[in-house]
This record gives sequence, structure tokens and C-alpha cells, in this order.
Amino acid sequence: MPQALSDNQRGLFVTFEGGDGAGKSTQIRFLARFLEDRGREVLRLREPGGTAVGEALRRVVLDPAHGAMSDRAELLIYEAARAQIVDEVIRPALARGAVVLCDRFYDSTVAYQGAGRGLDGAFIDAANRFACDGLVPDVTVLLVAPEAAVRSRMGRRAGADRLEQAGDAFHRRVAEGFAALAAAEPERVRTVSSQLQRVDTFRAVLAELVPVLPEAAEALTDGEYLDALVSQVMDEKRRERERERKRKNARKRGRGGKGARGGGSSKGPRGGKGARGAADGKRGAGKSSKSVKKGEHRG
Ligand SMILES: Nc1ncnc2c1ncn2[C@@H]1O[C@H](COP(=O)(O)OP(=O)(O)O)[C@@H](O)[C@H]1O
Ligand SMILES: Cc1cn([C@H]2C[C@H](O)[C@@H](COP(=O)(O)OP(=O)(O)O)O2)c(=O)[nH]c1=O
Repeated sequence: MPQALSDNQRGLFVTFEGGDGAGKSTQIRFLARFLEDRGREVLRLREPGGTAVGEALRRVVLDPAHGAMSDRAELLIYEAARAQIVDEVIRPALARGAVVLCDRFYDSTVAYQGAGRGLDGAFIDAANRFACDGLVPDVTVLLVAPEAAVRSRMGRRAGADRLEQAGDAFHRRVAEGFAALAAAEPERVRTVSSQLQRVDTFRAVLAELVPVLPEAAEALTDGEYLDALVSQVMDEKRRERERERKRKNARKRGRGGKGARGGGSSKGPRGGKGARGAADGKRGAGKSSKSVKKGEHRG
């Protein structure tokens, strides 16, 4: 495993792992809002992606048209995207004291290319070390949901990508790979069931983060605040989805107006806010400047 960062790292690096549809990006949104409400600088990132190079590589590696891609090529593309986001975005953000929330990181390579594809584990560890240049997450939240729940959630999503199309046996091996990682590194990799209601899963996530985020302990005693935060974030997500749908329709009709020009949120991010935009681009998310006030319920 890569070595820990030196002591002068001031920020906090939390990664979220788990199968497709486990609820990672949803929980990251909640946690980001929780931290922003407390005045922290938060970067929401995704892997592969989060940089111009990474987003371009993402399109290549996930494109269902690239069915002929070799497993070794696939591994190296993920590592290339990772090296770029570590150097360009994550290290500088941690150095200035930001909280970095990353949707997947090197554990995904261990699970998908190692356990899933059967590539050599020692090589993957070395490649991960090389790509991360010694960077290790402070905490990794592994979200686990039963296959049936994930299937019904994924059913709501449009068009499966190349990895999502890899088949049940592959995804079962991936799940076993994640479970093995959690067993091997129980201090860093904290398993959370995401089978519960979104807010209950969020509570479980916060509980795991108390050692690195002491402010989470107090929030856990305030059920109303957490309910309000979750419903506000979900409301925003619904509105963003609606805007995205309208933009797509406008593009289809070939009007090419304002909406179509604004549709490139996942293109060309270079770090900082742009890098978060890349994560946002995943499902067309964005960030409202509004904070959830204690006891405020929406929707
Ligand atoms: N606890 C939950 N209960 C029901 N649906 C959920 C829950 N968490 C997430 N979802 C929904 O499941 C889908 C996949 O969640 P998402 O956060 O995008 O997963 P991931 O980022 O792991 O692929 C989304 O539609 C999301 O709203
Ligand atoms: C980071 C990483 C992702 N992947 C896969 C997992 C996902 O199927 C895909 C990224 O797609 P993404 O849409 O971000 O994942 P999810 O569906 O969970 O929201 O890439 C790997 O195979 N190896 C890796 O190292």
C-alpha cells in the first residue's frame, strides 16, 4: 500500500468506494453540504475524471463502443487518469487545507481490475503507488447495498457504460474484492450499509467519520437538521435533473440556445471549482449557495 502523506498535509482526504449504484455520489453530496455549512472548502471529485485529461480518458474507458479494450489497457487508463488528478487537483487542494471527497480512488482498481478482471495484485499495488505518488486517503467509506436494491436503483439510470455492462459474475467478484479490502485495512476502510433510507445511510457515514471530523458527533444528535439537509440536497438534485432534461430537449430540437451552450459542465475542468464541476457533471449536479438551517424542512 502507498505510504502515508507527510505531516504537513493540512486537508482531509475521504474517498467513497463500492459497486455502481451503491449510493456514493448521493452520500458525497450530503457530506459536501454538511462541510460547506461549516465553512470548509470542499472539493467533490470523481474518478476517472476531475481534470480535462481525466475526463477525456473517462470517455475512452467507459465507452461501450470500446468492447475490444484489453484488460491491461483498461488498467493503465485508470492509472493515467489517477496520476493526473493527484498532481493537478488533489495534492494542491490538500496542501491549502481543503476537504477532498472523491467518488472512487485506487481501491476501485484493486476491486475492478484486480478481483474483477483477475489482473496481478502485486502489479496493481505498484501501479497504484506510482499513480498516487504516495497519497493515501485518510478514510475510505465503502458503501454496500444488496444486488437487488442496486439493480432497481440502476434501472432508473439511462444507458449502462462499458463497465456496468460487464455482467453479474464480474460485479460479484468486484464486491468480494471490496470486502477483502475492508477486511485487510479495517482502520482506513469503513464499511457502511447503503440499504437504508438515504438519511440513515448518511448518519452511518457521519458516525464513521467522527474520528477525523469531530463536528459530525454533534450533528448526529440533531435528527431534524440531518433530515432537512438531506431533503434540501435531494430537492436541488431533482431541479438540476429537470434543468438538464430541458437542456437536452433544447439541443435535440436544434435550437442551440443558452441551454445548449451551458451544457458542457463536465468539459475541461482544471481543478478547484472546475474540478468539482467535473464531479457534478456526472449526474448534472451543482451546488446551491444556500445552507440548511437547523430545523428547516423542505419538500
Ligand atoms: N439509500 C438509498 N435508497 C434509495 N435510493 C438511493 C439511496 N442512495 C442512493 N439512491 C439512488 O440510487 C441511485 C444511484 O445512487 P448514486 O449515488 O448515483 O450511486 P453511485 O454514485 O454509487 O453510482 C440514484 O438514483 C440515487 O438517488
Ligand atoms: C476508478 C475506477 C473505476 N472503475 C470503474 C467503476 C465504474 O464502473 C466506472 C466509473 O463509473 P462511475 O459512473 O463513476 O461509477 P458509478 O457507476 O459507481 O457511479 O469505472 C474501474 O474499473 N477501475 C477504477 O480504478
